[in-house]
Formats: sequence, C-alpha cells, structure tokens
Amino acid sequence: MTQMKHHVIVIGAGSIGHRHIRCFGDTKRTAVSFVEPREEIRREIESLYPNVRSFASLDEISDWDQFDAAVIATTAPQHLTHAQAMLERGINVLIEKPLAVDVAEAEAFSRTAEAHGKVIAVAYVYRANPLLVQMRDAIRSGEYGKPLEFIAYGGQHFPTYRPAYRETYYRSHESGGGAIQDALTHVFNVGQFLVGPMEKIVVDADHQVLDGVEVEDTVHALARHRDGVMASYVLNQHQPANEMTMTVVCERGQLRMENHRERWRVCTAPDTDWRDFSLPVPLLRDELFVRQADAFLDAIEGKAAPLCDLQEGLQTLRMNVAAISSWRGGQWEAINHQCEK
Ligand SMILES: NC(=O)C1=CN([C@@H]2O[C@H](COP(=O)(O)OP(=O)(O)OC[C@H]3O[C@@H](n4cnc5c(N)ncnc54)[C@H](OP(=O)(O)O)[C@@H]3O)[C@@H](O)[C@H]2O)C=CC1
Ligand SMILES: O=C1CO[C@H](CO)[C@@H](O)[C@@H]1O
Repeated sequence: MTQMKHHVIVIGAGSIGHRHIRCFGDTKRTAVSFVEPREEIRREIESLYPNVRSFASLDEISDWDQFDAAVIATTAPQHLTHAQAMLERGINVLIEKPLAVDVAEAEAFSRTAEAHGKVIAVAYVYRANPLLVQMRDAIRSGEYGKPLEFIAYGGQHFPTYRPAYRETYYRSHESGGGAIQDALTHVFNVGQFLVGPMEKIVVDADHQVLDGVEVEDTVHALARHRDGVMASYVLNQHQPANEMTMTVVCERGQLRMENHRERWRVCTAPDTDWRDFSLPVPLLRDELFVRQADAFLDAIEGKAAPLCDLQEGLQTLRMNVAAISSWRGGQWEAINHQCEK
C-alpha cells in the first residue's frame, strides 16, 4: 500500500459505515480502517477492500497515533460517546447525522468538544452537492433580493431502499428513527443552509404506511426561519417517486433545487421560462459521499471550513427535537438559535 497522508478509522460498518469505508478509500488520500462488532460484516468488507483493516472493538486498537480522522457511523444515541473518545485521542471527527437524539447532551458535548482544537463535522451530505452550493451562492449574491419563503416537498419508497428498516435504529425515536430524525433532518439542514436558522415550527405527522413500525412516515411542517422567512416542509417515506424539490422564493426571483433531476433552476418573471443549471456530467452514485470525504480531509488540512460544523449540526438537532415535540404536543415550538449559520 502506498503511504497515505491520512488514516481514517470508521466506527460502525453498518449501512452507511460501509459506504464511508468505500468512499474515503475512493479519495485516494487516506488509508482506511474500521471498527465493527459483527464478524461476518468485518470479513465481507475486508474481502471487498483488501487494503482495509478491521477491529472488533475500540479496545482492540493499541496504536491510536496512526489515525488522524474518524467517521462516527454508529447509531445516533452512540455518536457523542464515540466522538468524545476520538477527540480525547486527538483525532478529527466526522459525525453521521443526526448529531444525537438529545439536545442537552449535545450542548454539553459542544461546550467542551471544540477545546480539543480538532475538526468536528456533521455528515449532512446534501451540502456536498455542488448544485446546492451554486444555488445558495446565487441567493447570497443578492441578485434576487431577500428570501421570503422556503418550500420543500419530497419523499421516497423507504422499504425499497432500506428493506431491513424494521430491524434497524429506524424503528424508534430513542434510537434516532422515524421520518423526522432520519430523513427530514437532511431537509431541515438544507433549509438552514439556504435561508438561515429556524426560529419556530409546528408539525403534523403520522404513521400511515410502513409495515412493522409505529414511528411517523409522513410529516407536514410549517416553520419560520430567521428574518421572518416562512417555510413549509412536506415529506413521506412511502410514495413511489424518489424526489426532493426545495424552492426559495425571493423578492425578485424563485430558485428551485430538484435533487432527483440533478439541477437547480431560477425563474424571475411571470410567463417566462426557467433558466436551468446542471453539472456537465451527472453525479456518480457515490459521488456526494466522496466529495464529503474530500471536504473533511480538506478541513483537516486547513484548506476549507467543514461543510457542516458542530454548531450547525447542533442547530439541526434542535429542529428535529422541536419538530417531534410540536407533533406530540400539538403546538408551535420555539427554537433557541445560538448558531447564526
Ligand atoms: N447520510 C446518510 O445518507 C445516512 C446516514 N445514516 C446515519 O448513520 C448512522 C448509522 O446508520 P446505519 O449505518 O444505517 O446503521 P446500522 O445499524 O446499519 O449500522 C451501525 C453499525 O454500528 C455498529 N456498532 C454498534 N456499536 C458499535 C461500537 N461500539 N463500535 C463499533 N461499531 C458499533 C453496529 O453493529 P451491531 O449491529 O452489531 O450493533 C452496526 O453495524 C445513523 O445515525 C443514521 O442516521 C444512515 C444511513 C444513511
Ligand atoms: O440519511 C439517510 C438518507 O436518507 C434516508 C431516508 O431516505 C435515511 O434512512 C438515511 O438515514
């Protein structure tokens, strides 16, 4: 194996951990090792990627100095414990979404974590999409005036993409599951990215279709973001079409990201055509995750800020928790936004 500049340890090689192992490897910038308790999974992954080494537990690792990066890909209630353990060993961390399930616990973590002086990023992977970044730059240029509304609508047939969902963390809120914490959280994070932090939210949600679980699979939310931006979020996990459309209506134009069509578009006058922006070559299946990995390594090298830093990830967690609480209580929930981004 050629000597690499970085060595990343992926903690948890389940569905997303496996993907991180492959995608960090694809950057060609880092050696990759992983920790996974299940022996059959360790064997399978090692046979697929011969340069990758596995451990059955953190305790099996004696030489921590070899690692400069860790991906925390265990389930949400374990994220902070594993991230803390890595920071104490001087290792930069990319933590899977959602940051955690409990705001107080995440706030306590945030009070001490940054003092380690390491990169702490949260893996909200939509931010690795160059089209979304282009659309945000267009909004920020001021050409279209102030944002007034954010409207997100989407869904997918979750059982098709995660047939084992009943046996995973998805089945309960406590383990990080349900549509709000698992899927809508990505869209909350994009709303925050495009129009700033959310200030209050009211939610209707229900379990409508998904067999074998009781958590919500359908969510409708109204919200207000900073500067009075009005927002609505609609998502389900049972419709046939896999799509996500996110529109920002500004004073002098309407900008729309269409994830499923790999384009964003803008319309500036009634009865005129949309102007479309897409990439010269469509994104490959793993490309967002490879870009996310590259961005994390860039942040470690001091070349760029993390795509989503700890404070932004914490802010999105506050939205998740406020959304669940609003749905349970049937009232608007205010969101304390200490993060200006
Ligand atoms: N960004 C994205 O697109 C996606 C993000 N995610 C997020 O990633 C996280 C993980 O999800 P997912 O991969 O689906 O979950 P899985 O349950 O598939 O994987 C979690 C893995 O962590 C392992 N694990 C548990 N405890 C430890 C430990 N102490 N040390 C090392 N490994 C451990 C589990 O092993 P065991 O089963 O033996 O407990 C399991 O293999 C969640 O927060 C989820 O929200 C998930 C999917 C997609
Ligand atoms: O983050 C993720 C990507 O979206 C999926 C839902 O559509 C989630 O299950 C997964 O955790």
